[in-house]
Amino acid sequence: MESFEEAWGIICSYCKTKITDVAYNTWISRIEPIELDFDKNKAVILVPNDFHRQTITRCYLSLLNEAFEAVFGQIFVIEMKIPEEISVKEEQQAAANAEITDISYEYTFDTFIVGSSNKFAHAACLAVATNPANAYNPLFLYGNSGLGKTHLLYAIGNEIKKNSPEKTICYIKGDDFTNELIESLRMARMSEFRKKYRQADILLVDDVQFIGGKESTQEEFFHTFNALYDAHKQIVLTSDRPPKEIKTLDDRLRSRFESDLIADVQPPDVETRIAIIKRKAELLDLDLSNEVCEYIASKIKANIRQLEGTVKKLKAKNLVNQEKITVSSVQEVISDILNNDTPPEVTVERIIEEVSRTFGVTPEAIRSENNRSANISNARHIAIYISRELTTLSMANIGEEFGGRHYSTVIYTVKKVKKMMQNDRKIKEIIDDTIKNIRDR
Ligand SMILES: Nc1ncnc2c1ncn2[C@@H]1O[C@H](COP(=O)(O)OP(=O)(O)OP(=O)(O)O)[C@@H](O)[C@H]1O
Repeated sequence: MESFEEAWGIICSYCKTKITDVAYNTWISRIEPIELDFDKNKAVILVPNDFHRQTITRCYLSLLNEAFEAVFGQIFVIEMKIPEEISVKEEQQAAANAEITDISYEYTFDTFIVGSSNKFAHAACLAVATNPANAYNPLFLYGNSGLGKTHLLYAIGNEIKKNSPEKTICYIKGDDFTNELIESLRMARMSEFRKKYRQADILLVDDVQFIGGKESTQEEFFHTFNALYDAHKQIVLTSDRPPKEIKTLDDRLRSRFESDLIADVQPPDVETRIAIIKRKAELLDLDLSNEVCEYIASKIKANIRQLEGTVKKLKAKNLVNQEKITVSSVQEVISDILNNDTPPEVTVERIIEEVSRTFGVTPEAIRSENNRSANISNARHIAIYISRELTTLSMANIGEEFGGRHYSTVIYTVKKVKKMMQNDRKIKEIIDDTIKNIRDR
């Protein structure tokens, strides 16, 4: 087992086999792993609040103890923390999450299986890791969810860290960059923010599509990018689509992202899928027959995260019942994985959150009854339109969400936005991009 996060997936799967789905979803699935100390036999986990902690202590602690013992073969003292108890130091550390940490150490080139679908991206990443700022700069990786972009990004970071420990490596997700920027502006801490990113030797940005549409974020990112690039520092970016398809991206950023190598990762072919399943099983010390591996590979084709999830679930099942894994026992696990992967329903809250980011206005203003300044009304109209597109709410329900507006106003607004989209290509692109961001998270 390589990390607490990875093991946590198995602990959860183990618990899931022992309690009802409702109990699991309410109490166990909301726990996050924080720290595992083998020397002190101590595990620290994060629970959402004190009531949750009391319930776990009363009803589920013995189950967690049992799961830890099954997974690690030893007993741990489980300490539960709630968000308020995470020390300022830990919080600051999390906020300064730019510096790559051990959490991701399993994402290396050694653990990455290369096949025809990813060999170009893999070779480009290896070249960058071996020769930072001299091979491809920037390197832009794109591909669908769960195909290994983050793995490759971390692999670059880990490889450079191994060869040149003195180098400062910054890893950040596109939306965290935005959040941190907003917080720094609010707290008047912009010079610290700038210093943190501009002192990096290697900047790794995951899901960079999320900075699109946000003016001040793009402005800041543009300067960070230039400062690092001019200082001959390596920049690697990942996204779910190529730069030309991130419609809300400023042209000047797009042209920078496109200025050197763009590499894509595609879904793996069947040989690569089988190799990945075997490797993941080996890492978990799980014996899988060729027949089982081939069966899994024939059912899960488009997402490596799902392949990995299947192997982890099989491991958990195997820990519980100790039986040989057969094709028929795999069927149930696979249908669980595929069913669980249907995306959660989009909420109006989520829509407003994304629209407010794109248009730089607050969610409260979008929901408000009275605020009619042009920018805010525009954002509100678009949020109403997207709510009609992405949710099953009636026009009247949507009206209620937006300051108690009458359903006829909602009908009128939806029509108006549709017309705007027909007449203005840029607006259409911004709205399509915002919808994509909402769906993808
Ligand atoms: N070629 C590979 N070899 C081994 N493991 C892989 C490979 N590709 C992906 N994985 C594993 O699949 C999981 C999902 O990969 P990763 O998180 O890198 O996907 P992603 O493309 O960044 O997805 P998202 O866009 O949703 O963040 C990870 O646990 C990763 O280790």
